[in-house]
Amino acid sequence: MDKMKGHVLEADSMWLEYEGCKILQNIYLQMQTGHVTGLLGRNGTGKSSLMQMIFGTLRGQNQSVRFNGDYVSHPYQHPGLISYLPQHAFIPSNLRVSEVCRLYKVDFTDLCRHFQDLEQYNLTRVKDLSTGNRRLLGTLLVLLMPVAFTLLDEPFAALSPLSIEQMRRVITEQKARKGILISDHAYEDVLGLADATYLIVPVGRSILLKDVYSELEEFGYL
Ligand SMILES: Nc1ncnc2c1ncn2[C@@H]1O[C@H](COP(=O)(O)OP(=O)(O)OP(=O)(O)O)[C@@H](O)[C@H]1O
Repeated sequence: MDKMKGHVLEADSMWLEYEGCKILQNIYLQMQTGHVTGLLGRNGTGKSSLMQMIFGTLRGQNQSVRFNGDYVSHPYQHPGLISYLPQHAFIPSNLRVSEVCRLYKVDFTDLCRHFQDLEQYNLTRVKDLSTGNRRLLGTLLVLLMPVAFTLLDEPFAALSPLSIEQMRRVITEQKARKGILISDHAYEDVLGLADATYLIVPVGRSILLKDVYSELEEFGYL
C-alpha cells in the first residue's frame, strides 16, 4: 500500500439488529490517513459492534465498507489494510512477547522506544504479564502494525494516567502514517486527539459533531 498517498475508509449504510432490536440504523462514518477520528456514545449504543462490522468480523443486516471508493467485503482479510483493538484480551497468551511482536510484524525495539518499561519482558509469556501491561502490549501491537487504518476500542481503559499520556503521544505520532478510529469513555482524551468526532445517538444514528460540547449536551451524552 502506498503510504505517501492519502487513503479513505468509509463505513456506509451500517445496519445492525439483534432479534429485532435495532442497534445501528444506517450509520455513515469516514476515516482518512493522517487523521484521528473519534467515536463517542453512551454505553450500549453500538460502538464496539460498529468497529467489528468495519473490521469485517461482525455481519449486520446491511453494511458497506469502502477503501478509496472500492467495496471491501472482509477488510481484515486484506494484508496491510486494517488492525483492530477489541475490548477483550486477544493476544495468544502462551507466546512470549518477542514472538507476538513477530506475529504482528512489530519491531520490539520500536515498541520499547514508546514504553521503555516493556523492555524487560522480551522473553516473558503474555499470560505472565500484569493485566495493565497485557493491555498496553495489545494496544501498541495494534497501533504499530503496518496497516493503513487502525480501530481502537477503549485504548485508555486499564492504563495508568502516565501511560494514557504516553499512549496519546504514540497515537499522535502514528497518525502521520495511518488513519485511526478511537472509541473511549475518556471522552476528553478522545476529543483532544480527534480531528473529527462522531456521536452515536439512540437509536443507532451517527452525528458528525460540529459544535462539539453543546451537541454532546444536546444529545444527552454529557
Ligand atoms: N450477541 C449479541 N446479542 C444480542 N445483543 C447484543 C449482542 N452483542 C451486543 N448486543 C447488544 O448490542 C448493543 C450494542 O453493544 P456494543 O457492545 O456494541 O455497545 P457499546 O456502545 O460498545 O457499549 P459500551 O460503551 O458499554 O462498551 C448493546 O445493547 C448490547 O447489549
